[in-house]
Amino acid sequence: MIASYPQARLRRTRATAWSRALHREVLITPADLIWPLFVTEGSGVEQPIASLPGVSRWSVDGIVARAREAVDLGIPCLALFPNTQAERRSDDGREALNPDNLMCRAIKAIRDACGDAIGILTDVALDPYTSHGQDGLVNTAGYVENDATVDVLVGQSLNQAAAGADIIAPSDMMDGRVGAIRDALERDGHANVQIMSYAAKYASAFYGPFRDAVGSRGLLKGDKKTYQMDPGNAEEALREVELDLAEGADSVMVKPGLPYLDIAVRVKEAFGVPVFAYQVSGEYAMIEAAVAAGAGERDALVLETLLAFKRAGCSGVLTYHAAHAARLLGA
Ligand SMILES: NCC(=O)CCC(=O)O
Ligand SMILES: [Mg+2]
Repeated sequence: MIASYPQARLRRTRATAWSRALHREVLITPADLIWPLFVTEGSGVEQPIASLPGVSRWSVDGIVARAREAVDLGIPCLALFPNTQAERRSDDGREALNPDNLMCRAIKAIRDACGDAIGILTDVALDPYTSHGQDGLVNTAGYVENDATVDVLVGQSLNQAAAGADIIAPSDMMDGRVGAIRDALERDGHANVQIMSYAAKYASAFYGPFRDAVGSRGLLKGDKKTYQMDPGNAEEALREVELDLAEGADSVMVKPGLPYLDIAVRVKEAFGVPVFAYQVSGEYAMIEAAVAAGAGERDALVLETLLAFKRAGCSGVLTYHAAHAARLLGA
């Protein structure tokens, strides 16, 4: 028998703060956060990103300072993205393979400064390196070629792993890249380098500020709909996840975050593997715009959205609010 009113009063356990704390089903902690950071050339450089208020690109020394800050805040992992100089961008994105590129220098500098106190996740896709802003190699018809792109992504992954990356995170949505990268990592002596695949990445309108941050917004011709997923599809996301797991992904990501929370829930329920969500740049910008308009209070909005990811079953969240949230949670 399930009691009903008046025996059952669900408001009873909500009546006091201690009781609400006692009955809370999930928690968000700094250990649930991955902090995405944008790297730029130079030294002592901080470049604020207008469409991402409160977020800057940092030169490598500044990235190291952010890494130390993250360690102090209890944030376990950083995600790095390069703002590649225009003259180093090309049709084939070959700068991604340069062992001395901005990413590799940032990885090594963080490792030198912080040792194993923090994880370094590196994004694998060619959009920060191509002159056309697409994630892969474009043929004469303008189509992003799958298998030729995978070959380059394997080289990019090995380059990042050699520099010291802990988690390779392919965000390109080419078919078969997880298996190809896993094989190459095993052969190259990187058995313990993880793969977090952007398994269900949607062709979303929420990525605009990120493209400003890595400098690809003005370059991108067309869209990414031939490789990123259609926002109407959920069953297909489960197939994407199934394939990436079969190919050796250690964890999977759903991206964007809040608009695709149903996908995170379904992936978690179907596979029971570590699922991460990326609260993307447009989501961050929406919160900041709401705060600027007086429509909401930043701290409460940030913590509520992050808690929602945990409630949905996510192991963690990539969020540009990571440091701010960790400060709130540590207080
Ligand atoms: N591969 C990483 C992203 O595309 C991030 C998108 C965003 O933050 O909008
Ligand atoms: Mg896939």
